[in-house]
This record gives sequence, C-alpha cells and structure tokens, in this order.
Amino acid sequence: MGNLTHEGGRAAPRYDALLVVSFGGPEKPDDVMPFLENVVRGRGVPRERLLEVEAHYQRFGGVSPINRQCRDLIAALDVDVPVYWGNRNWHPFLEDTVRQMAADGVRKAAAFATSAYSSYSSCRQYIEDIARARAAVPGAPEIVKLRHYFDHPGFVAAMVDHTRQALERLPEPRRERARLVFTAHSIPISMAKTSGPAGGAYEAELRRAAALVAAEIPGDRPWDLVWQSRSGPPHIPWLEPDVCDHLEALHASGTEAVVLVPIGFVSDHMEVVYDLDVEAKALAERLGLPLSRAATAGTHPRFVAMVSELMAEPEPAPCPATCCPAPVRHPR
Ligand SMILES: CC1=C(CCC(=O)O)c2cc3nc(cc4[nH]c(cc5[nH]c(cc1n2)c(C)c5CCC(=O)O)c(CCC(=O)O)c4C)C(CCC(=O)O)=C3C
Ligand SMILES: [Fe+2]
Repeated sequence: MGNLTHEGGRAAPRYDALLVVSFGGPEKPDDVMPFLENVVRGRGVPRERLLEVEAHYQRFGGVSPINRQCRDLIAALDVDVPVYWGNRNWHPFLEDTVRQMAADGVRKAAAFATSAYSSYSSCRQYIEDIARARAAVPGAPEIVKLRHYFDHPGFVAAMVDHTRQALERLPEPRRERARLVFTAHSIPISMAKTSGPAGGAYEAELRRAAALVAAEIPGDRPWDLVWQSRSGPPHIPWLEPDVCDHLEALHASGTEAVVLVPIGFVSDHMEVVYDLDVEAKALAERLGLPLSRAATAGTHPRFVAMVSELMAEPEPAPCPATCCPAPVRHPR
C-alpha cells in the first residue's frame, strides 16, 4: 500500500524495496565472541564486561533473540515491495544485503531501523553503517532512512496494549497501586548530551514516548524513566539511575508493585531478556516486590502497520550532519 498513498498533498516517494536495518546477534555459541568483538571494536569496553555479557548469551545457548524477532517482523510486514534485512554486527551483514539489492536491480529503498530514537548508537551509527555498505558496493541503491518513530501512534499503541497486559498479570489488590517504570538502554552522558539537532534528544524522546504511553494506562499512576544495560569503561559516566538501583529505592520508599516497560527497545532482545527478565526479576523476588514486565512492540499489528505508514510519508529530510556525532574513540 505504502507507495500508492499520498499525504499532505505530496506524493509519497516511490521506494522499490524496504531494508530492515538491525543490530545483529549471535545464532550459536561460537558466534558469541566474534559478534561481541564486532560490537565493541574501538569502544574501550573492558574485557571483564565483555566476558560477563558473553555469559549472558551463553546462558541462552549462544543465541540472541534479536534475529528471530527480525525474521518475525519481516514475515508480518504488509508492504508491496521486496523486503531485505541487513545488520551492523552479525550476519546477514548490511554490506552483503546491499550487494544483493544492487544485483536485484533495486534503485531506491526505504530503510527501517529497529531503533526508534535519536543518539549516536541508535541513529547516526545506522546511517554510517548504511553509507559504508553503499560505498563498498558498486551500483548500490539509494537508501532513505525512515524517520524516528518513538511518538508514532503505532509504536505507542503497541506499548500501551503490552503495558495494560503486564498490569493485568499483577496480583489484584496491588495492581491498582502499581507504578510504571520505563526503561531504556543507558548511554554515555556525553552521547546523550549531543543527541539530536539541539542535544538531549535521546532522553527527551524517551520521556515523550513514556508520557504518551502512561497517559493511556488507567489509574493516573506515577511513572519513571530509568536506565539499563550500562556498558563502557567504569570512569565514563552513563545515564543513571540503573533500573535495579531504582527498584531497590522504590521498594524502600513503599512502592507496592511495578510494571517494567522497556520503552527504549522495539523487540525483546538479549538486554531485555537478561537485564530485565533475569536480573531485575531476581531482585524483585528477593525484595518481595511484585513485578511484571511489558512486552516490547515486536510484531504487534499496530507496530507492523506503522512500517507501511512510514513508507507512505513524504521522504524524510536527512539528519543534519551535526546531530548525534560519533563519540571519541577509545583505541585498544
Ligand atoms: C542506545 C543503544 C541501543 C538501543 C538502540 C538499538 O536498538 O540499536 C542498543 C541496542 C542493542 N545493544 C545490543 C548489544 C550490545 N550493546 C553493547 C554495547 C553498547 N550499547 C550501546 C547503546 C545501545 N545499544 C552502547 C553505547 C554500548 C557501548 C559500546 C558502543 O559504544 O557501541 C554490547 C557490548 C557489550 C556490553 O553490553 O557491554 C552489546 C553486546 C543489542 C543486541 C542484543 C541482542 O543480541 O539481542 C541491541 C539491540
Ligand atoms: Fe547496546
């Protein structure tokens, strides 16, 4: 449908393919370390942290849930053009996918990134990945990255549904008083400050998305935005508080139940299933704090429909060159 609709009187761009751009993840135990090396190359992530994260993946058989989720999303999409899939850090690598697109004669593709927000890691780096892949492929198609969708009604509706469902899983007497705790991937404070055209966009967009979801949840309840999955060298400050510290503080000050809403992610990938479903859950059990985790957007029908809706919008202006700059590299 996407290519035929019009919006605001302007014809939608004619894309002849859709490229789903994602992070990538290991699919077997032997993939885990080479995948992690790809992720952290030049980023100064301590070896210790890497081995810890390796253990998270090996605990799940060396398989990241993210690839399955990309495949499920692609299978669910209702678009009238061929759909391709390429990743930053693992097979299928973007460059190989772009080569295939060129061979298939694709001229102009829309790119849908599995990340809804501004920041170097969640936006600019995908733009760079696409540019690098195109530069390596003679005759590569034009690739237009679709806009950020953190406040799109399709994304919001999916998160609202999933938050309501999580709320319903809490025991009855405490459900009414449950607090909403939204989580997103922590990033270095320096990266957060330079995100978006005017700075601070990562956190501002997350707050906006959280507010839109919270407004649709019955009970006019308090909510917070906190952070998870901190990485990097310990001396570099990242966004805080961490979700687990926050749960302890909430418990200490009398909060009776919590719904965790991973608003910063679009699918239940490793950081969600480990840092929330293993770590935060174990903490909540220890504290005796009823906790229920909302599903991510995943293949919710409104989220899936959003992708075609984004393709039907007028072509987005490219991000200004100054927004979401790359962090200073830590050579190692
Ligand atoms: C903002 C953001 C998103 C959300 C936007 C988006 O979705 O793109 C995201 C997503 C993801 N992050 C992922 C995995 C990892 N992220 C790492 C490390 C890092 N993430 C960062 C930021 C983000 N990351 C940053 C600033 C680092 C430090 C190193 C660097 O500056 O790049 C590391 C290294 C080990 C460690 O955690 O220390 C891993 C393994 C996976 C795949 C999970 C799976 O396999 O299911 C996904 C979807
Ligand atoms: Fe990450």
